[in-house]
Amino acid sequence: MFDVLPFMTSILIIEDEHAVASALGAICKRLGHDAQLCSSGQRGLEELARGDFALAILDIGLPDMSGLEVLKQIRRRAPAIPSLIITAHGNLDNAVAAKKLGAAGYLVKPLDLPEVQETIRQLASPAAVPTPSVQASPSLLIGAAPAMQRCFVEIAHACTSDAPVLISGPTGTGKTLAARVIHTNSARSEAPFVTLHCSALPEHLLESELFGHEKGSFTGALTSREGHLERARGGTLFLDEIADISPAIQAKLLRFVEERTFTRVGGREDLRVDLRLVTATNKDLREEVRAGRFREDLYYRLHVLEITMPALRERPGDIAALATYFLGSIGGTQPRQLAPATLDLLQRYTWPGNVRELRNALEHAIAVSSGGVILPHHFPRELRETRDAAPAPSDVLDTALGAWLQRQLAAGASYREMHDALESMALQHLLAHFGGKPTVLARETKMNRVTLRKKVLRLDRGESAIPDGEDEG
Ligand SMILES: Nc1ncnc2c1ncn2[C@@H]1O[C@H](COP(=O)(O)OP(=O)(O)OP(=O)(O)O)[C@@H](O)[C@H]1O
Repeated sequence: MFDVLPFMTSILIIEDEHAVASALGAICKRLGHDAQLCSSGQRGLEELARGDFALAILDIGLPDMSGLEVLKQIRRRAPAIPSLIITAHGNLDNAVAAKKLGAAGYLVKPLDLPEVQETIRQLASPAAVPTPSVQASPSLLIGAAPAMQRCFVEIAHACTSDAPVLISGPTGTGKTLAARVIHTNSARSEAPFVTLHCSALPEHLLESELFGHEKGSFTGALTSREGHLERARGGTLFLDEIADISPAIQAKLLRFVEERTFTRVGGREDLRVDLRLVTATNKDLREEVRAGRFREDLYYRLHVLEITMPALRERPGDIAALATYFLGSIGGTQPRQLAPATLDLLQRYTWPGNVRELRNALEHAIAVSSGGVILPHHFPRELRETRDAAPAPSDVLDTALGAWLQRQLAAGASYREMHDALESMALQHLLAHFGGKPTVLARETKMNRVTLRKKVLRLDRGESAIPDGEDEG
């Protein structure tokens, strides 16, 4: 184990991508720190044993071992050193595992340099305290789109906290699943996870389901029944459709959130319960507060942590992975796959019922198909013929590009500037696609490595991809 020296200014950077490592090094220097660059996990751990560092920055995709394994070692050997994880694979498992292993920060490539600089500045200050480590466990929330990666980071925060969480998002986007993931990865995972759908019951029933009830019978005996609050004792109570609870129940719930006490319906005694509250809504709860339908004080108590699940149409890139996952999990033993035309159909549809609708549609397709390949006609007619169908991706790109060019022209941009800006955007997408690895990108797209390296360096510095007058080699 190492002690933290009071004036450590060295930062350990474990990253095999030279361009990313040197951009990080430049940021560290700008902030007044020395940077020690290592291109493998093993080298990084050796360097850790030699020096005193204010911060360790590490990539998950290292050539010799997973950055998560390196993080584990750093936390064991030098727990006082905060670690900042950088990854091109921003999935939920990585985010939760990093957080649970005690990472102090987690950033997804392509990196937003001002955000990187601010994060390093905060973590490398002597006040930064690494979070404690607990065991990670896997989850089944599928998604790799940027909108989902943001959720994964929010979910990871919620797993390591005990504060109330409000999960919002349209129906079928995985709010209940996210609540379950938070519970199973939290310190309360051994205690019950209890769910109550607040919109499914009339007010008087909801009140007694939530708070329990006590009744005197005609013989004078008292019958009592525990509500969901008591059944969730020690664990997590998940209240779905929270926007739909009446003002009277809102008042009672507020008292419980503030004082941890409540009375059963018909009861007189104050009861106390320790639990964590996770709530969900597919309405805009802030709007409900503005409209006077939801108490503002309760709203602030419930959304200490907030997670927003994106609609499926905002992440069409995740449809193939979700469909493959559902075909595997609901398709029985027969291996099944989507025909290219089917994937095209699924990606063009707008999915008002989100992931739930996708899952149901695949269930239908599996039931009516006989072979191993799922074809477009295996889906319900409404889905194939709907006016909801989105335009083809190429049409969307064409329209967006036309509008973008109009704005550039209005701003007086030169052809070169427009070309460079477009190339920067394309490179950022391609880099993300190839795991943030320029070498792989160069190989797969048959691009000169030196030219690409120059372009990526410029990207990292926030400049346009190609300098004036310089052409591809
Ligand atoms: N990212 C995901 N990966 C895998 N399965 C998912 C994902 N999101 C949702 N699902 C599945 O889709 C279905 C609907 O999800 P869930 O019930 O969590 O949605 P919800 O947002 O709570 O819906 P509602 O608002 O109607 O209560 C479930 O079968 C769930 O397992």
